[in-house]
This record gives sequence, structure tokens and C-alpha cells, in this order.
Amino acid sequence: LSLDTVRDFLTREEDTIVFSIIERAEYPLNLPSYDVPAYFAGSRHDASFAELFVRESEAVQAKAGRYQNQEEIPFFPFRVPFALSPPYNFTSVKLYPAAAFVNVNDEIWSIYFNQFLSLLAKNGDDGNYAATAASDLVCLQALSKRINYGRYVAEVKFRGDQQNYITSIRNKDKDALMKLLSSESQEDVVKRRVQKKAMVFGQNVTSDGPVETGDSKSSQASFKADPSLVYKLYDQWVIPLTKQVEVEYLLHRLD
Ligand SMILES: C=C(O[C@@H]1C=C(C(=O)O)C=C[C@H]1O)C(=O)O
Repeated sequence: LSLDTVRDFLTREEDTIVFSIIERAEYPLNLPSYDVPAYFAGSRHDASFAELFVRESEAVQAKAGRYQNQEEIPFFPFRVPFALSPPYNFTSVKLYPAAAFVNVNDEIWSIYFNQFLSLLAKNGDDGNYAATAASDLVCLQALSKRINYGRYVAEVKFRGDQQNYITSIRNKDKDALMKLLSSESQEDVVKRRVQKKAMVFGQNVTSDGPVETGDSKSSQASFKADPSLVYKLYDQWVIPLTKQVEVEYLLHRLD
């Protein structure tokens, strides 16, 4: 594991995130699926339809062994049953055990539903809540995997510069840790690249190739998900949360 391989993972995960966002943008907002309590199947539930969908889906995926992979963290861990699948030997680098639990799934959940979704989805309600919830699940899982991968990023950076990190960890100096692990130029590359991916992946394509989008003003509307919103997603939420995961992981790196 090196900083390069870690960054390769984050780059590939961008594709998954951008595609999942394009998929969700296909549906209207469908607000009733986020109402608590949810009323369906003849009863009142303690959560929204979307949350129930995620909980039940995670339970199934847990049985199939999804969370045996340390890279994956469920949003509702207390509901996750044992895996029924045969054990699989994941080869990825082992995290430091006392710090591996670090994750920001609660923050991801809240930002996705309370801030991001209304910027992404067009207003409207087509009643097709199963499709939107399935789409939300894919977005949430992709975002969670990317952001909580900050644990691996931090592990690599720690191993590469132990002296400096150990001093700041012992001092519990979050600001110093944040400074040590940040690379503004790298963040800039990431943000500009995801915006480009949203443009490339979100075009209409015919048998002749991508459809000409005309002048740049009208082209904005022709992308399936707004590229500047994807930029904003990374700028305001994905990168800051990844760095928060890195700092929190490092604070437990000597426990
Ligand atoms: C993930 C890294 O750490 C930080 C977070 C980044 C990100 O979330 O994309 C980019 C650069 C760093 O400020 C990295 O260095 O690649």
C-alpha cells in the first residue's frame, strides 16, 4: 500500500460516485419517501421508507458477507447479522485495529438527505419510491466507501512520516494533523477531475458518438447531473469528511 495505490482507489471510486449520482438525478425528489414516520404495508414505522429500505438491504448484504470487507461500513451496524457466506481473504492492508472503527456515516447520511439530495433531484413526486430508495442506497454506499477510505489514506501517511505524526498525535493536536495530511494541489486535481467526469459520463451518446452540446451555456442543462454540483459535492463534503476521517483515525493510531 502506497499513497499512489490509495489515490488510485479514490480515483476509481469517483467513477462509481459520479455514475450513482447520474442515476439518482434520473428520478424526481420523491419527498414522501424521506418522511418519518413512514406509513406503508398497513402500519406505521419508526423511520422513513428510505431508511427502512437501507436497513433491510444492509441486512441482506451483511448475510452475503459485504461487511467482512473492512473497507465497507454499514449505516446501521447494530442491525447487521452474521455473514452466511464462506469467509473471504481480503488482501487489502490491515488498518490499525484500535482505529479501524472510525467512520463518519452519520454525517454522510445527514448531508446526503438534508443538503445534497434537494440540489440534485428535480422537484416532483412520481410515487416510485422503491426505485429512488434503491438509487439512494447505491449513492450512500459509494460515498461511504470513499470517505471512510480516509482510514487507509491516514494509515499510509502515518507510516510514511511517523516522527511528525507521532508528535502531533501525542499532543492530540488536530490542527497540526490536518495540516500534515492536507495537500491543496491534490484536492484541486480531484475536484476538477470529478467535474470533468460528470461532463463525460453525463453526455447523451448516439451511435455516432457523444451528442454535440452546442454552446457552453446551453450545454450545462444537457448533462444528466450538473457537473458544478459534483464539484461542490467534493469541495464541501466529500473531501472535508475524508480529512475528518483521517484526523480521527490518526488520533487513535497509538491507542
Ligand atoms: C485523500 C488524501 O488526503 C487529503 C484529502 C484529499 C481528498 O479527499 O481527495 C486530497 C488531498 C488531501 O488533502 C490524499 O492525499 O490523497
